[in-house]
Amino acid sequence: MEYGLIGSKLGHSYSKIIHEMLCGYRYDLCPLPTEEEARAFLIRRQFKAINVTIPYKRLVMEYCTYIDPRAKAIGAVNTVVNKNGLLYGYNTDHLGFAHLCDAHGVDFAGRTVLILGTGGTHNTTSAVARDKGAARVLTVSRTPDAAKGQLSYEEAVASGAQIVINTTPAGMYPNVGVCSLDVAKMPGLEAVLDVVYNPDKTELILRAEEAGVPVAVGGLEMLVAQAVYAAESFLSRKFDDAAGEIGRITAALRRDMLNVALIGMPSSGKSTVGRALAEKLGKKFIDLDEEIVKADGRSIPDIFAAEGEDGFRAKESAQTVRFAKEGRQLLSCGGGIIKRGGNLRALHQNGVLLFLDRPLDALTVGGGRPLSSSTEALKKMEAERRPLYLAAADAVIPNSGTVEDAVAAAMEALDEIFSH
Ligand SMILES: Nc1ncnc2c1ncn2[C@@H]1O[C@H](COP(=O)(O)OP(=O)(O)O)[C@@H](O)[C@H]1O
Ligand SMILES: O=C(O)C1=C[C@@H](OP(=O)(O)O)[C@@H](O)[C@H](O)C1
Ligand SMILES: [Mg+2]
Repeated sequence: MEYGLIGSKLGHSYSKIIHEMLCGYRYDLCPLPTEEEARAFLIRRQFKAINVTIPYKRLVMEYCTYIDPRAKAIGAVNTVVNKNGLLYGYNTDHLGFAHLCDAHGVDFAGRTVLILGTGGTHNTTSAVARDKGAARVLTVSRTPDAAKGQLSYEEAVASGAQIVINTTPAGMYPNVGVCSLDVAKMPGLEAVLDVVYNPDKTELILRAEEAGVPVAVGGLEMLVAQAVYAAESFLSRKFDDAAGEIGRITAALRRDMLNVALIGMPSSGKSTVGRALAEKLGKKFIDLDEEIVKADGRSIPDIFAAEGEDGFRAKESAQTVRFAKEGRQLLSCGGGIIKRGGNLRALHQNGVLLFLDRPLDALTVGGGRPLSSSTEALKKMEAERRPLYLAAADAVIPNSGTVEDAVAAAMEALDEIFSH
């Protein structure tokens, strides 16, 4: 191995994609489940340079001849460069986190900062907060140690903090929707940062957005930034525009990993355009109406007949929650998905929404759609729903020409959405 990553479990790591997009060298994921294997790997040192992740960021320090002072102070090394058989250790996680804060204009000066969690990333983020002038850095734990001044999640709410940093795995895929901090009760918040990047927006970030916190961002940019700074150490050279590289790769990664959901009136072409768009994007096509039918065993008209619209909506929500937390999918939604706010929240956590806008007179009456019973019904429905589609969508895609035209318009809109 020349370049790569070691850690105990690496199944979901994006590092290979990021490094190979960035530099073109080959980057291998090398899972080392046991400490003995990690030690043997470090003794053999048959690599040019590596990144290190959980649980070996401290262990590798024993094998380094030189450790960068910041890495030493934090007590963790995530980047190791082999120079003529001697290992040099650095910490680019703190550079990555500092980049995330700077890129979003987070001002730490004189602020009270809450760090959720006591694990490895706690020290990294608290070092950055202190460097940037935080007045107080408080630690929040589910099992607070009062002797160390740690706070419970209840106490944290009343701490008067302006900045919250989550370093715990709470809310991380597949256990999405989890969050112990009631940010809605913290009116002075200026920024909420989460080091978790899958899903794109954790429950904490969604809640912060809903509470109107001005800066609410997940950890993807931090992950990319630490990789870019690690690559600089790997190759002993600086990028001309590191921030530009970070922005470029973060955007490309989000385009690749996130879902695209199509919303719009019944028979506006969500399933038809969705299938073609999925192919173009290289995403897995999922038709939520089909999934409802598959899971239930009855047709949509039969579900409506037996359980009414409410019964159908409950099934629709269950399938939405199920698929929306996954990634790399094109989700073709049923027309009524916007009737429940929870559906939109689920879709936004890991994807973008496009409103497919087909002229009212081109919509189909009937066609196995119980609510599209007449032209009048469609007209009334459109008047009610149009504002909801517009409010939920990241972009509006006209579908008034051919299916290919709509696909091209959607590709253009996605280029724009993922350009920054
Ligand atoms: N741009 C278009 N040109 C011609 N027919 C279209 C176009 N978009 C959709 N359709 C047709 O409209 C009908 C409804 O489309 P569908 O994809 O099932 O809509 P939805 O999933 O939104 O309910 C289908 O017969 C489809 O072929
Ligand atoms: O608009 C609606 O309320 C509905 C739209 C349908 O999906 P399409 O939009 O794919 O037709 C289907 O979910 C159900 O008949 C209800
Ligand atoms: Mg459909």
